[in-house]
Amino acid sequence: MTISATGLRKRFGDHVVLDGIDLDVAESTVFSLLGPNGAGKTTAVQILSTLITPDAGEVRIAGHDLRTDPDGVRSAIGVTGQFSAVDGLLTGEENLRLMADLRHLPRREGRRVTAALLERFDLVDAAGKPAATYSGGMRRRLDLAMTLVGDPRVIFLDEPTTGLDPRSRHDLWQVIRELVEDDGVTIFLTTQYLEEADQLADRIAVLDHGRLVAQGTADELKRLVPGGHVSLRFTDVRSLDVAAGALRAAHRDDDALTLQVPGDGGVRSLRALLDELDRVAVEPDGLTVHTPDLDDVFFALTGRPTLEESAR
Ligand SMILES: Nc1ncnc2c1ncn2[C@@H]1O[C@H](COP(=O)(O)OP(=O)(O)OP(=O)(O)O)[C@@H](O)[C@H]1O
Repeated sequence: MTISATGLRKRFGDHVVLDGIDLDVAESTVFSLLGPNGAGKTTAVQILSTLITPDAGEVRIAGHDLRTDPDGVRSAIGVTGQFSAVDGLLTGEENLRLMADLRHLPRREGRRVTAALLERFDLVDAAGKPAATYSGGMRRRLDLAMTLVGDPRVIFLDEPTTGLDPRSRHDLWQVIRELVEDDGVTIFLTTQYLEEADQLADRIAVLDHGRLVAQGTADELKRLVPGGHVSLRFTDVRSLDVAAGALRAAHRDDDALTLQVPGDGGVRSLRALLDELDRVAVEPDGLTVHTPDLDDVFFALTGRPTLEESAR
């Protein structure tokens, strides 16, 4: 395991923020810690990246023990937080050069790395402009590029796409995927966006009130909840009546002329459903399958919708 943490605890005064959590992250994978505002995600990242010390718990990162060898941990990791390290008065190129100097890269090597990163992150045209003039997406890309100057094996991304428009978010997702696929980097990502975890993560852990309430792949988590159903639409009330009589467990909506039938949406159950409708000689006008998504998972696990959901 590239990251392994056991029994991680942290409290601020009376407020228990992490209440004994265990995490394992395999090399060259994306791990996502998912949770609403204030769940303790940033605190976990700050502990794993040596910025604050835990009250209890064992952590090893890239072979280094956090307590006895924090310098070893620091040399293996990169962090881009919610508060960017980008200096708005400097140009993109100057920001990268400054980072190369801080990492004690020889001057020539610093220039080479800077040029390569500007190219890779599509910032060549903007390289000579002050970072304050960059869009949100460009700033995040520059921030991530600055993290890469030190060639880290493990990167912590704390809510990397919060506040970005959908296009910039998708661009950043692509960059993150390439880091894992091409460079073999291990990514520890925190997010409030279920879709982001679903898109990027090999494994997801759901954090709620300082405890992990579930861990697994996106598919494993989705299997934890029922919530799947097939929605059948009809052209007239008579067909709806007949179908509702045949499919007893269905929930009907007379205004929309629809029936919702619980089910996993698999081919076998769909066929059985259509056979049943055939038997009573009604044909639906349309059919949609709803498989549970991570929003359903969060709700099933915590009894509350996510912020994303409740803000809608
Ligand atoms: N230094 C601190 N002193 C006191 N309380 C703190 C401190 N740092 C964090 N907290 C509290 O710990 C809780 C968890 O904060 P944390 O920033 O880890 O959550 P988060 O999941 O990252 O949320 P967000 O999505 O808002 O960043 C919050 O209630 C916060 O107010």
